[in-house]
Amino acid sequence: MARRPLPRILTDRAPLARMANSASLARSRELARTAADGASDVFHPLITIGRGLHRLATAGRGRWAETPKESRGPLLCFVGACVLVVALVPYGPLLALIAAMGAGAWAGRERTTVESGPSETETERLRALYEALVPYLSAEGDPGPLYAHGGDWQRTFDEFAFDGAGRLERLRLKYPAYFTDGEDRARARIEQVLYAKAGRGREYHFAWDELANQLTVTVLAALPADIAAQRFVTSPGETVLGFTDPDSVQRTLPVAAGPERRDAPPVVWRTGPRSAEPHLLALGQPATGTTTLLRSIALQALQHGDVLVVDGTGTGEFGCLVGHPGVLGVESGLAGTLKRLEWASHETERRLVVANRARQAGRPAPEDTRRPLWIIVDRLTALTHIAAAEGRDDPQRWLQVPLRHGRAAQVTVVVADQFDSADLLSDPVRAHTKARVVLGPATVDEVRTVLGAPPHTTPTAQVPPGRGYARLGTAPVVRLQVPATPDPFDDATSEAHRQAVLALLPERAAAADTEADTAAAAGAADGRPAGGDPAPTTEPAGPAAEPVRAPARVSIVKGGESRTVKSGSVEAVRAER
Ligand SMILES: Nc1ncnc2c1ncn2[C@@H]1O[C@H](COP(=O)(O)OP(=O)(O)OP(=O)(O)O)[C@@H](O)[C@H]1O
Repeated sequence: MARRPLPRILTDRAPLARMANSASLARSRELARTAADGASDVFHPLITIGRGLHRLATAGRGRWAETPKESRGPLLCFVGACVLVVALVPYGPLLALIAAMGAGAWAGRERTTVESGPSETETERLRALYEALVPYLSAEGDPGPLYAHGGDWQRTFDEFAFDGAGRLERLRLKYPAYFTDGEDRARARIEQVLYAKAGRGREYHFAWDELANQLTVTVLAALPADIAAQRFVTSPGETVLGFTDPDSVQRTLPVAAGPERRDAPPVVWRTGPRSAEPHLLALGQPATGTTTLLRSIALQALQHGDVLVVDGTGTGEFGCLVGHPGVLGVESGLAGTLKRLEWASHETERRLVVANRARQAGRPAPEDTRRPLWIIVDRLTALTHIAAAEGRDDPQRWLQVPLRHGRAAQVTVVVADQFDSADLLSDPVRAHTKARVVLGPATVDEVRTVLGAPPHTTPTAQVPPGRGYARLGTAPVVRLQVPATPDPFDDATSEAHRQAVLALLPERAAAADTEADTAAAAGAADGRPAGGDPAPTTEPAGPAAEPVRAPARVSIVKGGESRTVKSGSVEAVRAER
């Protein structure tokens, strides 16, 4: 039998849709919603009281069920007596009703459930961390081990915090008193485990409290890299190497960071006769910012002193200094470097002799022996290699006197090199450079070797240029970000940075400027260095110390020699403390 079709009103959706969309239906819905809202506002207290009374009743039923049978009779008697008293006292029933309403309202109030304690995933992470530490923080024969497989992590982790993504941000843990927390290697093992389990790629700070047997691990934010070269507010004899964490130093400096001004914690290196670490060695991988650090130091040094630069790479990265007052030379050829460093060595001796004579005569040391002299050498080992190949003097030989006696003579030596060439650094360089900097990616062992102590943070594999660690003498190792001080003649330098660096250079005298330009042009034309004749900057000190004179006009000599450097090891500069 053929099916009969349904009535059209049931198959066609259009009439229903029309009804649904009709204005009157919408109005009545709106009306109903408003009425419901109004009713819920009006009845809300009653609903709360009702909910509360219901909860109280449920709780009372539960109590009654828990009450032993033999106690129920006395309890009923007691309740009956209470009801009788309430009924007999004036206004008793009314007061009882008010009390019941109040109790209902209190019990029925909406409570926001507060999440406390770690979530399941976080608990799992903490447990995994605890288990990973067991082999390192337990010992056989410990009758009450803090760390044991399947043990209670809550006994040892007494403070922890996670970020929004569920990653550990802070953890304080207890460790047994027998753990050798005074040994760097034992600490490093624990730090490595925590680093791996808490999430690689972030930098952690480890604070060991040996008295309380506690270790606090905190995730560190990256140091800001927005501070560029500028005139820092420091005293003569102070040089800002860079900026660090606020709790690593006790001082801040006002700085401009882009358009903003703020106070930043600096790493200040003190030089001069009272300095315990009068010379500096900076090491790093290629392109990690050691040249930039030297440029930053040179610009600060020029404020109060004279600067002699040796650029062993010969890439002209100190070209912006050429011809400016206070710049005694920017040298990159072997012959020129030997001459300039020999002069610096004799100048150090002369200053000592003159100052000594003045002291013996009861006079203050002459002004020219008190003006700071900076010898800034970048990759001198490249020239050492060439010198060895040519059978000539190692230029580092001439650093010996400034390094040994420079402190008393206001002569400061700053050396930068690469890890690969560290074994070519001479013994005096290694022995007398007590201020140390490591830039770029470096393992904990490399940092420990160069600085003489490991960092209290986990070095990360990816770091921006100019980021690293510094240690002044025996002070703690601190994180460091060198202010951006790029070569203003480099096309890749931004206009803001170029202007910032150029603004720090001492004003050139107009005549000297023209002269230097002419000399440079002449040098470029006939292919010879535009150094010119050296002119005296200091008084000779008699037969004991005949100074080699420093040039008034300076030049960059780009050596054409091949500069293959024997690969070496960072062990060569092990810090002896
Ligand atoms: N503190 C810094 N802030 C911003 N950029 C930096 C910083 N230090 C270095 N750079 C940039 O990193 C690059 C390499 O810097 P630099 O030449 O100083 O490194 P280097 O270690 O001397 O390398 P190399 O010896 O191989 O030339 C440059 O482009 C420089 O501008």
